[in-house]
Amino acid sequence: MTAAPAVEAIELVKQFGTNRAVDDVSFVVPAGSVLGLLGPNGAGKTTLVRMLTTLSVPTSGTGRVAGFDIVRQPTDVRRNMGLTGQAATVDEILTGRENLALIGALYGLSKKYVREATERLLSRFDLLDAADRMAKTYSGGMRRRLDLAVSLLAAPPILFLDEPTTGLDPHSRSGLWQVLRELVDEGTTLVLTTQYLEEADQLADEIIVVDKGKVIAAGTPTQLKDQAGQASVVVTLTHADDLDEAAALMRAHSPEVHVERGSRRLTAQAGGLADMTRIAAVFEASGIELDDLGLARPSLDDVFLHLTGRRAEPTADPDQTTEGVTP
Ligand SMILES: Nc1ncnc2c1ncn2[C@@H]1O[C@H](COP(=O)(O)OP(=O)(O)OP(=O)(O)O)[C@@H](O)[C@H]1O
Repeated sequence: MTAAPAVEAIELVKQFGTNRAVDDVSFVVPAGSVLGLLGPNGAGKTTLVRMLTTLSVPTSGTGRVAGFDIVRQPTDVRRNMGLTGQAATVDEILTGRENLALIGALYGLSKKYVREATERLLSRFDLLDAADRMAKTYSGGMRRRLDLAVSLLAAPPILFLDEPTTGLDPHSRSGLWQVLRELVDEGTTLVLTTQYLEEADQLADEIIVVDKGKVIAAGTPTQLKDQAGQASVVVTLTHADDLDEAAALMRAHSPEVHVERGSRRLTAQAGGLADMTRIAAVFEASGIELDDLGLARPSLDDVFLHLTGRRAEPTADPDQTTEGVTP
């Protein structure tokens, strides 16, 4: 991507007493792209976002947002960005519509613009029906959506999202992902912190893995997964009787073939899609019936384990990493 940077972190450090919460972090986010900051609790993600959004002054280093220096030009930075934090900042005793009107007034936006934008945002976030109810009657997902609508009122070109879907049910989470994808399609730059590997995988063009204040890896989701180990071809047979013949066929293409008799599954190391296609052709010619054939890449959870020696989250679903094709 060649677009000018929307966000830059330049050797950012934040020290709390003896705790170096952010330790020399640098990165560049091209305009119109999505950066995922991935890391466990306490890794320093929120502190990084607080510095970049001018809520906290760096101990050393600096950054730029929309070309403005976060230390020397905080007002210009704020004009060009929106922030949705971990705790929803909506006013509980105001209705959804009133929350938007209040923020519009605080930003000094014209009444006409706020009226139009309010209807558009309430509709986009599926809040029109609840627009005239007090926010305290909203569910967690609705509050997050209202919070996001409020952050978007001034149409900032750059949006920081600190764990935007933490605590949401899977349905609300995927709804929010959809909205975020639409924003990116319209040109918004997103910097998103998350503990959810799938979220980073789904949304981010580039991921930075942070642990104990330091960047321990960076790359596209695919590059990170490639670092964690090789892909494998996974074949599930229709008939258990064919297992031995199928294993012999696969061994001609891959030295190490793992056989799971109970699930009629064979796994072989593979360099990538070309190996999978070759093995698919061999089975096609053999007449052995298959239930499934696919390429399994290491998951981001495997990446995390590989890098840090521990799992990022306890509930990662390994099935989500199989890119299957059913012959
Ligand atoms: N205001 C503060 N004063 C002292 N220490 C702080 C402060 N804010 C954060 N820390 C410490 O800095 C470290 C990084 O915290 P931070 O909240 O940035 O992590 P995080 O990756 O965002 O985690 P989480 O997902 O829990 O928000 C932690 O050790 C935390 O205790």
